[in-house]
Amino acid sequence: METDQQPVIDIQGVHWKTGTLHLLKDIHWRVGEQEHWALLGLNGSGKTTLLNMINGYIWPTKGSVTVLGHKFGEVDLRDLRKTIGWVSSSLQEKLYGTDKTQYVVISGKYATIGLYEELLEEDLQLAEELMTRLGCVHLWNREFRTCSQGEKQKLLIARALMAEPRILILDEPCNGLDLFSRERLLDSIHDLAVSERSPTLLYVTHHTEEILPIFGHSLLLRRGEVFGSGETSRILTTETLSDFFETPVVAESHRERVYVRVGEA
Ligand SMILES: Nc1ncnc2c1ncn2[C@@H]1O[C@H](COP(=O)(O)OP(=O)(O)OP(=O)(O)O)[C@@H](O)[C@H]1O
Repeated sequence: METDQQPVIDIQGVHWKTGTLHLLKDIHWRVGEQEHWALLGLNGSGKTTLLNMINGYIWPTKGSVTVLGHKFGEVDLRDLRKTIGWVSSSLQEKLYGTDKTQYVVISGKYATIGLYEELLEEDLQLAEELMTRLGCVHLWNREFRTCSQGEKQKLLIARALMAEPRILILDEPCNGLDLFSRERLLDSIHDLAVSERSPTLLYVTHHTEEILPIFGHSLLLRRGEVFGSGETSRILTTETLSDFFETPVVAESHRERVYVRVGEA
C-alpha cells in the first residue's frame, strides 16, 4: 500500500552499464515503510547488482537512488552502509571458524571480521538477546565452525542485527539447508519480521515457496529489468510466473506460500 511516508528505498529510472554490458535497465522500485519485500530472479538476472547499488558499491549510470531518505551523491555512503545489514553465504566464508559464536555475533556491531574491541557487557547482553530471538542461544560459546549451515545462518542474522540496521538483506539464506532446517530458519525470519522495531527485510531467493506471507511485496527481475513488482499475491500467480520464466509453470498456494512446478496445469 502506498503511503505518504518517505520510502525506505526509492529507485527511479536506474541504469547500470559496465563496458559494453547493460546490466540494469530502467529500474523503478519503491519500498515503503513497514513493507518487507521478496526479490525473485533467475541466475544472472541482476539481483546482486541491484543490491550492490542500494549499498552504494556501484553507482547508477543514469537515474536516482534514494535510501532511507538519503539521495546518492548527497550522502556519505560509509554512514549509509552502517544502516544496512547484508547476510550472504559469501560472508560465512570470511569469518573465522575458530571464533566463539557470541564473538561472531558481536563483531557485527563493529563491522569487522573477528573481534578487536574490548568486550562490553552491553554487547554481550545484546548478543544473548539476539541469539535468543533467533533461536540459537544454545550455541553460545561454541566454535562457529562446529555449527550447522542452518545454525550459522541464524548466527549471521543475529550478527547483522547487532548493528541495529534499518534494512536487512537476506541473500538466499536457505541455500544449502535441508527441508527442516529451512523451515526453522524461515520461522525465525517470520518472528523477526513481526517483532517490534524489525528492520525492513529484503529477501532474495530463487524459490517462491520460501516467500513467507510477511513478504507482502515482491519484485521480479529478469535480464536486468523489472518484470513485475507489487503485492506478492498478485505477482506469484501461474500466469505471471509462466510469463516471467518464459515456460509454462503452475503456481499452487499452500498456507499462503506459493509452490511452483514446471509444466502445464
Ligand atoms: N562487474 C561486472 N562486470 C561484468 N559483468 C557483471 C558484473 N557484475 C555482474 N555482472 C554480470 O551481470 C549479470 C547479473 O549478475 P548478478 O550477480 O547481479 O545476478 P544475480 O541475479 O544476483 O544472479 P545469481 O542468482 O546467480 O546470484 C551476470 O551475467 C553477471 O555475470
